[in-house]
Amino acid sequence: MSLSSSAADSETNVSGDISTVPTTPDRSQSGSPGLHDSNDEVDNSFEKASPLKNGDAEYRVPSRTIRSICVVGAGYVGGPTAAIVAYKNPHVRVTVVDRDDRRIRRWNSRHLPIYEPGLSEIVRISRDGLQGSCEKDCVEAHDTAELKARSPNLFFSTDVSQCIPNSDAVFIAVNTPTKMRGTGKGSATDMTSFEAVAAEVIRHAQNNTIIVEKSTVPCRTAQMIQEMITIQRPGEDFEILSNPEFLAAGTAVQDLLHPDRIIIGSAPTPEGRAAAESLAGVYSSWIDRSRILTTNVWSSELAKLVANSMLAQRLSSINSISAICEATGAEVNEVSAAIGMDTRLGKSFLRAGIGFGGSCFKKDIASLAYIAESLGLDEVAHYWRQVNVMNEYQRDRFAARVIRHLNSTLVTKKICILGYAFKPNTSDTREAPALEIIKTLLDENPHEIAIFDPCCNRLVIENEIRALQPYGSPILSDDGGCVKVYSNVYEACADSNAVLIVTDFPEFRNTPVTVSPDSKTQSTQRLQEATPANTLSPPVTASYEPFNAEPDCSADCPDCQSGITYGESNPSVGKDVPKEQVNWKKIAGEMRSPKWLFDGRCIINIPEMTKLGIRVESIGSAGLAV
Ligand SMILES: NC(=O)c1ccc[n+]([C@@H]2O[C@H](COP(=O)([O-])OP(=O)(O)OC[C@H]3O[C@@H](n4cnc5c(N)ncnc54)[C@H](O)[C@@H]3O)[C@@H](O)[C@H]2O)c1
Ligand SMILES: O=c1ccn([C@@H]2O[C@H](COP(=O)(O)OP(=O)(O)O[C@H]3O[C@H](CO)[C@@H](O)[C@H](O)[C@H]3O)[C@@H](O)[C@H]2O)c(=O)[nH]1
Repeated sequence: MSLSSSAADSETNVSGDISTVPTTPDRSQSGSPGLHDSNDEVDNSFEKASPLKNGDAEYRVPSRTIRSICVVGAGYVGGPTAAIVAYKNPHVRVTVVDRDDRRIRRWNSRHLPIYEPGLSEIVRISRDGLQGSCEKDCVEAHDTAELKARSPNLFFSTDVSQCIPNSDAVFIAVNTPTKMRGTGKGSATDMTSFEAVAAEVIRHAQNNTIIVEKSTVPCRTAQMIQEMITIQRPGEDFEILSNPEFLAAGTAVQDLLHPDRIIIGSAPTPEGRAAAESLAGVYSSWIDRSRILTTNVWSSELAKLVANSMLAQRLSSINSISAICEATGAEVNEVSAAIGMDTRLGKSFLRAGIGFGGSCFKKDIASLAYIAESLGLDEVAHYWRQVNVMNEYQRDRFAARVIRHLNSTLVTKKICILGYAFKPNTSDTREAPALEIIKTLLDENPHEIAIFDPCCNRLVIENEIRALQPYGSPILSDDGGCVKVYSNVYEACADSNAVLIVTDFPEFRNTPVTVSPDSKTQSTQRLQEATPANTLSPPVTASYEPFNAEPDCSADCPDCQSGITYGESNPSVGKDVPKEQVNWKKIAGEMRSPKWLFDGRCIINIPEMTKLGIRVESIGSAGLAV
């Protein structure tokens, strides 16, 4: 592989923005690293470095204290990660850079480009600083240290080349979607953005800068970076660390504040270990050292792909069982509860549904399978690909069930979709199953498809619907089409023949959602423990205003345009407890008969709903024979 030419190519390939919405952009051609043909000339200098031998005390290299960090990529990972690192390390200067000027403007404004419960408060503290001490007035004891007067230490900028040379460590947190063209299309990781940023880091960084892979990348990406360094900066020393991120959408702040573990992979050399120790120093300001795991760099890169693949595998497993339940009369929720009590299996990730969405699972499984295939391990690749196959089967099975129960014609019918985001409490709609279900329903030429989501910005949903290519125009009702996005759940459901629950917002349940001390989920406990959202709420509304002034939004801010901030319309956001659950009696009264409810997330109590005259078909339950 010619490293110099691949780096140059990547520079010319990044003109279009493939980052923000699609995870499988159709322009992507740059492939996975490290999986060379056996005849390729490979620079193995990353591995040739002499490993530290037991007892070689003189080989020890002292770790450096990191005082400035540049995070490249102001997305769902880069933004929140930088915000927490800055919040917990007031003396470290953290700058997030991105080529997307609009995104950076939003990070510098009141309405951030992504919604995550608790994030805006954290950003305010780190980005805007606190005036004077608010120790007595506004904080609970455990957060006092962070909330003393502090200067801003979190910055957002588009000046990538200026930020890199002024940083001790550069985190690369750009998107790594699936390649959609060329070799490995539909499976290999598209490294276009990652490679371009790596080249830029190598061009501008000072010698000894620590380069951190934050993006999810194929195993052996560090070697690709090392080869670029060997060619572009021969004789200089850069350490490359793998430090994958495990946050999930909707709980990013809590996941970052209380991670199960931090993995730092490094070269097995004194310098590599010292760099890992430097990075561990940043995390150890709020994470117990026992949770910071250091590994070799390949293990760390691979562990991220494996974690996601195994989580998704569990979902496809329980979803496959839901199909058996529907045919036999077993109840999938009961099966999940029964097997989840086996401590070897555990309770998590056993909720059956219409299948997983989100920007990560599908692409990371595809990447793992591609790696296996490239290594000649076809059976291994086939095994993992089945996880995605089962996921699509589950979603399509649900859509087919809806159509079948509606007499296989939607021409005069109104279908209401409740929930559009791929999971609750997030504005992230990437790879949302809702969109695929809508496409399938559109094929049936329905009278209307109504959409309501308590968290997503209406304009964002409308833009995605409008962009549906195969269906031409018009699609949206504003353009003369049949899809309408509502801001009110009752208007969305009125006159509908069928309501589909696609996202498991607690508001959509028909049984009371309460949180007793005994039934708290771990995440709920965490939320109530320590979020700045909780600790800071009173002072923000009180007469004493501890924050520095908050920057205004720019004229094109979609939240200002729609008049709704992510989460504002959903009072439950960040607390796991809905303040206002949907009134199903009211909805039942306004639906057309026969009234159908298709529960794609197994959150409806069927007997209760039946009392309202609604026929329920739920994933993993037998339902009515048709
Ligand atoms: N979203 C998640 O929940 C999550 C969780 C863990 C890991 N990850 C991984 O983290 C990585 C980032 O994911 P994300 O969801 O934050 O992506 P994203 O699309 O939200 O953000 C990526 C950002 O990188 C910027 N970017 C791309 N090329 C650039 C360049 N050449 N110069 C400067 N900026 C550039 C884009 O403009 C964009 O703002 C991916 O590898 C993903 O797999 C994501
Ligand atoms: O029991 C369950 C749990 C989840 N889901 C669905 O699975 C998808 C993914 O959910 P989740 O994993 O909670 O959210 P993500 O933001 O996709 O987070 C995953 O992907 C991230 C990106 O790599 C990782 O960092 C996280 O650790 C990993 O959980 C969503 O559609 C959920 O509705 C279910 O259907 N049933």
